[in-house]
Amino acid sequence: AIRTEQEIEKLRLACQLASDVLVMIEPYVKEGITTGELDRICQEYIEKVQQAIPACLGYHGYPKATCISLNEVVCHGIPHDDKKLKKGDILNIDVTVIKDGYFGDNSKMYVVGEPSIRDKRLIEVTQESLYKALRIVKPGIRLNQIGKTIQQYVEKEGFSVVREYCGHGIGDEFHCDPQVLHYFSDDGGVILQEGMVFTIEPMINSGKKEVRLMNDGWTVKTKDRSHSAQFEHQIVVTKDGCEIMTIREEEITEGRIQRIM
Ligand SMILES: CCc1ccsc1-c1ccc(O)c(O)c1
Ligand SMILES: [Mn+2]
Ligand SMILES: [Mn+2]
Repeated sequence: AIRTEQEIEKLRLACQLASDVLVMIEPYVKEGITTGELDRICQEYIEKVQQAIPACLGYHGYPKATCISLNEVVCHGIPHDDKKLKKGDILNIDVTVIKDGYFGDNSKMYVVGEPSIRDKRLIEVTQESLYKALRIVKPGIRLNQIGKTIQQYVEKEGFSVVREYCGHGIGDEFHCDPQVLHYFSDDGGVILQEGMVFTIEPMINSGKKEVRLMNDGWTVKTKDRSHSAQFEHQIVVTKDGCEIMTIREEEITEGRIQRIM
């Protein structure tokens, strides 16, 4: 869908809120806290402070406000009061909020204490694969250039790209066209146009690409139990590039990407 300027303004606000949650929760991500507690802190903040709605809560029956995916969990990790963080854990927190009818969807990785060398590299490569994709987005390119860019870089670095989950169009609904694959494929020739709003959210495994769905019907783990990382941004395609609507101050300061690319 091509979004109007008015819709894009509402999407900007929802995305600002979604990124604020990821910044707010960071100081709480410490050894000993449970993922259930982290989820409650996020939900309180979204509902009470932001006066917004956590989009995941009740979505297809999902029971919590956020997804918190630890170590070998690829995505859709369900927060739990028995799941205590321990030194060396790596985790993705995925937050989607609804504000004034429009969605903001983003996620990032956190580490507890010092990660292993391999996990540190996995996280770096995952974030850089998202950044490399963001740098090529502009009207007129084939949608499948995004997946090609991510897959090429990730596999050169010795990691693998999860196939089963993709980025997605987003607006006044959580998921819509286009489907944004994180690997190279025939996309039926979709060309990016100014005003398109979608997420790019690569899930990258340290070992092999295969994943398994757990019996809870939600939790997805790597088949070989290697660790997995994910970063997600929501963007709008602009006249000559893109605007990263969920960008955080920490990323601007670090300097590898800017809000307007
Ligand atoms: C838990 C929310 C959910 C349920 C089925 S798919 C899904 C989900 C989770 C994170 C996302 O970024 C997303 O686009 C969808
Ligand atoms: Mn998300
Ligand atoms: Mn998403």
